[in-house]
Amino acid sequence: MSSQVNGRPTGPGGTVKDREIAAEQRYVDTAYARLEEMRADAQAMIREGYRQSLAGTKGSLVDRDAMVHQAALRAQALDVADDGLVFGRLDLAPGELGTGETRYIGRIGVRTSEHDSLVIDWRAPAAEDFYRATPEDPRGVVRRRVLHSRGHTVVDLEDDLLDPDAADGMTIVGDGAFLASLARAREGAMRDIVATIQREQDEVIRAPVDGTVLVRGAPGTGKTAVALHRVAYLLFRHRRRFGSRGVLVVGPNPRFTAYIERVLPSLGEGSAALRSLGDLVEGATAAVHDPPRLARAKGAEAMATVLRRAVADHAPGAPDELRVVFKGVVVRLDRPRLDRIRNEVHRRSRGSVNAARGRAATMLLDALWRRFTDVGGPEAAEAAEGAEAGLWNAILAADGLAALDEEPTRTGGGGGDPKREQFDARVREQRAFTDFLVAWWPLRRPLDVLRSLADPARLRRAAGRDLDRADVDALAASWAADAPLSYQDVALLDELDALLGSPPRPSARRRAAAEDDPFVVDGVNIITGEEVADDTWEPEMQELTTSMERLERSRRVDDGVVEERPEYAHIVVDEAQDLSPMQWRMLGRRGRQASWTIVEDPAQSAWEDLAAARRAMEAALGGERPSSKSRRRRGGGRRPAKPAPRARHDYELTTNYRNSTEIAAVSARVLALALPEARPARAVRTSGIEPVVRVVPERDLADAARAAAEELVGQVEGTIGVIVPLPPEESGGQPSLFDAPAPAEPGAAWTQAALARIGAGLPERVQVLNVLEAKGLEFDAAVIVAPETVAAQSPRGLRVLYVAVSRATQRLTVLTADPKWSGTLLED
Ligand SMILES: Nc1ncnc2c1ncn2[C@@H]1O[C@H](COP(=O)(O)OP(=O)(O)OP(=O)(O)O)[C@@H](O)[C@H]1O
Repeated sequence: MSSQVNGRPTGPGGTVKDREIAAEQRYVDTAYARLEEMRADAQAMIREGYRQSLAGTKGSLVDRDAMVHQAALRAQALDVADDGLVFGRLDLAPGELGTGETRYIGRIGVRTSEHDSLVIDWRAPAAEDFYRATPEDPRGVVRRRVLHSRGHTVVDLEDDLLDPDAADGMTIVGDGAFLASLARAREGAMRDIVATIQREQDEVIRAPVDGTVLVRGAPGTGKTAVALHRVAYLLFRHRRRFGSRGVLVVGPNPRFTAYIERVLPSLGEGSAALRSLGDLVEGATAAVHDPPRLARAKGAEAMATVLRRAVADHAPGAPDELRVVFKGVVVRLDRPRLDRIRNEVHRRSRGSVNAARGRAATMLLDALWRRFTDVGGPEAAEAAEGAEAGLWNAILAADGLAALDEEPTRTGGGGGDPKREQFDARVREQRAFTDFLVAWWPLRRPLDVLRSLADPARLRRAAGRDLDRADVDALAASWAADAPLSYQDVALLDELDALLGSPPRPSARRRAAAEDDPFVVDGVNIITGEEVADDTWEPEMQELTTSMERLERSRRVDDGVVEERPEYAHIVVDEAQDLSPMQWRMLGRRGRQASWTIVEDPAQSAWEDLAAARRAMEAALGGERPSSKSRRRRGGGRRPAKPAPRARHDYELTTNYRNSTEIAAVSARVLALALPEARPARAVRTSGIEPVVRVVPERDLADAARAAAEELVGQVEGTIGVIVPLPPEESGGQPSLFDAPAPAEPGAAWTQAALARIGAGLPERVQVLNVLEAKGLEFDAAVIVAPETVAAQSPRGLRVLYVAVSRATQRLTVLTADPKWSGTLLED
């Protein structure tokens, strides 16, 4: 028999619950005392590491570094556990010996000095029952207890009785603290859910480590929370594998990454890289979302082909004639010949265009030599040379000196033919040749190539039949020199980076022998663009670091993309339903050997061609090379072996922990309009507060939004989101769904200035943001402005609206200029 109590007074010592709390507090105090000792040990180890360094041998320095590093990590983990160290307790059914085991679960594992377990790390196998046991499948657990603490103090308890038959005399306390915790005020940053992870969520967190885990679920089902806890789990259980090669977490925008950035550190795992799709590429930051039509064009897989053609086109300002002089003979290559050579160099050097300058130089020399021999150059040259040499030899002989020899030839080209070698050497030395090479085959930066496509004629050449005329004009305008980079542009820069590759690296031998390098002209290597010498250059004195720094400088672009692209052992993609095929290609390059966790809700997708995105996702996850012809690995490295097909583990989360049932009902209505066949998740918390829909004249929407936010400031303690339609430059200037007249009041066009006006003077916990920025976030209260406009701004506008109405935990206010929406959102 167990006794269920809800805090009733039961005599001296307070309520039963008070006594239970006091008992747990004693245990928690013991755990904290031990934590203090462990901390002191870690600090002692750090001091010992430094002391060893005084011994001064090389070996001891290495040992010291390893020791200090380990001890510092340990100290950091112990610090994290300071808040809410112990949050769970399991009472197991008596085993054969007749006594039931008790386990305490916490943020980290704590053992006594005799190595007995005091607290089990939540990620350890022995903690799994804490999350998995249910009344239907108690897994030997009689009672599961959640401890709610503030700092070191236990303030509340909540029990689940899982096996009543085995609960002989056990006290059960609980008053819905879990549901109450879901209603807590939001502080603007996501928190970990380590104490209340639910069974279906735990299955995702502990899913098999290899292959791909694909998690689907409606808004608020904990997809983001689960993905982050999975990262902490993977780092704990497979630290060697993931700690060294790294984990990348990708979210839709920086607002979102800022929102989730505290979760992993709060779990003691600060080492994962957190990036948004707009800042995944070094040196490039997205500032805007493209309007739907542009986003569709830029994100489509066809853009890979367009960019490949763009890279193969002649560079802007490239000369269209090469003229050199050899022994008095003018040798010329015209535009058609140059175009043929350029195409041939590109054909042979896919994926490493910048590295192909050497090949370009060689092929130009070949072509020049052919031209030279075609026009009868050798005979003419020999005749001229013979006459000149004869004259000089006669003069020298008169002075008793030796006759003129052939000039010593330099290395490179020629295939052993001395005449050809002499030809190459002479031509390479000519300014006309080197200047031509640099202008004709410039070392290009991704951003330069993208901006060059602002020229519609150039873009048309690259587009072939892959883009229609209207797309070409809109794309060209979007890449004008002063236009901000968009989220889709960042993926295009990465694609271009993969196509261009890095400039060739001079080999160590070539660096050392720069003096003899035929491609070093005036102290600059014309192949790599690297400065290899100045007036005081001395090969033996050249410091390695200096040379490496120069190389680094020559590879780095000022405002473009840095050459090295990190690769990760595990990649988590949140809001994956919105990734375009080009964005998947960008991610695929970062995870060619990675395992993946993908979380998504197709019903929230703003992307139109989901099938194409799916194909691109499969290609990225399969570790396949991108399907465009840019297959060769940059820098000419060895190709990774073809990866084996990856295991796939699919999961669905079904409970909505965010919205009250009242708000969930509104979002279910929008979902029914957007995607009639989709099923909403089950909300678990009823607040008794009905959402409000107000009809307001169009020109008053901005003022009404401000007024609604002011009202909510007095009603909720935490964050408030005012969610407005896209600004004109991101919406493509689309008219309203219901053909409302153009807004007379400029504030109703949702520009940055208008947003700033709505939020001016309101407390910091009020955020005014557009619907795309609201992805993945949540607020205590949300004001949705002009749902009719949101719905009309893109072909997937209703899905975008679905995202917006599912952001609030407690209160939802909708402001519309169209009375129809009142009925649409509220009627049963
Ligand atoms: N087991 C849980 N215990 C307590 N809170 C939870 C639990 N699971 C989820 N939550 C809370 O529910 C809210 C929604 O979670 P989350 O943002 O991860 O959902 P989501 O599925 O990613 O939503 P969206 O699709 O809108 O991005 C968060 O505040 C999260 O902390």
